[in-house]
Amino acid sequence: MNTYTPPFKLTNTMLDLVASISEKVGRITTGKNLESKPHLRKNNRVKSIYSSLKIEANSLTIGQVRDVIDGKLVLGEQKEIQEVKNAYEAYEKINEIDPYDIEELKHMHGIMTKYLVDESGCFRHGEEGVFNGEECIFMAPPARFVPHLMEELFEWMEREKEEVHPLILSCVFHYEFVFIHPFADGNGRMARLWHTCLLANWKPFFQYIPIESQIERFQEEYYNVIAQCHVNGDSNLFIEFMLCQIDQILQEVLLQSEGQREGISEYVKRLLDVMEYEVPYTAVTLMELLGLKSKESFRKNYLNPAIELQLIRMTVPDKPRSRNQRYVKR
Ligand SMILES: Nc1ncnc2c1ncn2[C@@H]1O[C@H](COP(=O)(O)OP(=O)(O)OP(=O)(O)O)[C@@H](O)[C@H]1O
Repeated sequence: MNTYTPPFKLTNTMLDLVASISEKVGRITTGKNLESKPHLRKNNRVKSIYSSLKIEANSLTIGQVRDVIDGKLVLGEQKEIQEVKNAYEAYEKINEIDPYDIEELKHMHGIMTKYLVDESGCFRHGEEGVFNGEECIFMAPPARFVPHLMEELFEWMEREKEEVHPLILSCVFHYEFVFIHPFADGNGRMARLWHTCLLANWKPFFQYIPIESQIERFQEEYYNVIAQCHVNGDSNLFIEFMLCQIDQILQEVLLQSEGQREGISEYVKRLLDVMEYEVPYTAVTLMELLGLKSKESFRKNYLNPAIELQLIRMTVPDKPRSRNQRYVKR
């Protein structure tokens, strides 16, 4: 019988973080914070895709990523546009995926790297490393070991999924996966997608939590922690790092969906409802969206209070009345 267990040990830091995350999970689940907010769900999905691709040097802006997803024409490198289309198709399938099935992992890799990678949808046949410019910072295990290593990892998950908390199990998977580096390309994107799939299998709302954005903010640390775990021979540091990021992004989502709404006027709520996150709007567009005629009342009741509460930012903050002024929901 196969009894491979990836090396890791529960620490007090991990347990504290699991408790803190669980408390936030409870608030999000009972408050139905995401269910009733399609804008927020869509925006978070765009953020996940944008960040996961940005980590791998895709240069499209968040606005361009949103446009590709919305089927609009975007001027950009064909490969980068295809990466967005592929990632969107993959993320849209999260709630259909069985994350404990190794064949589904390969299938999703086929979607994530469609038209972009020769060995799409199958494990690599060549050797792989992680490079920082010209310098090889990590050499993955030989290709001939990959199928067996991946089978062991999936068998461990299957065996332990009732015993090891999904928050811990998904972090261990993420680290072991990047260590094995099973694909010729797309390993980072797949590791982050699968982490989300494992969490969404536990609590479906995780498919709309942009953990990838949090990783992107701390990308250097993410890389450093992976490298340090190779030295340590266990994934403890990575588990602590990822739990910390998940805890922080849940806090942000809670603020977006409930905190901000407390103590703000109906005018400001209406304004926020017509705006998408991170999209720049002119005052005229916003007045049209709200069906308003009076610029004065728009500024007094809607715009200025929202800016004061830091719910909206100006693109030209030094010149509030600039002709080029745009307003962006944070
Ligand atoms: N020292 C490391 N050892 C193993 N994996 C690492 C290390 N540092 C980072 N990684 C992981 O590998 C990913 C990058 O791997 P690589 O450069 O091979 O890209 P890839 O296989 O083309 O996949 P993608 O482009 O989606 O990242 C990172 O996003 C991270 O998840």
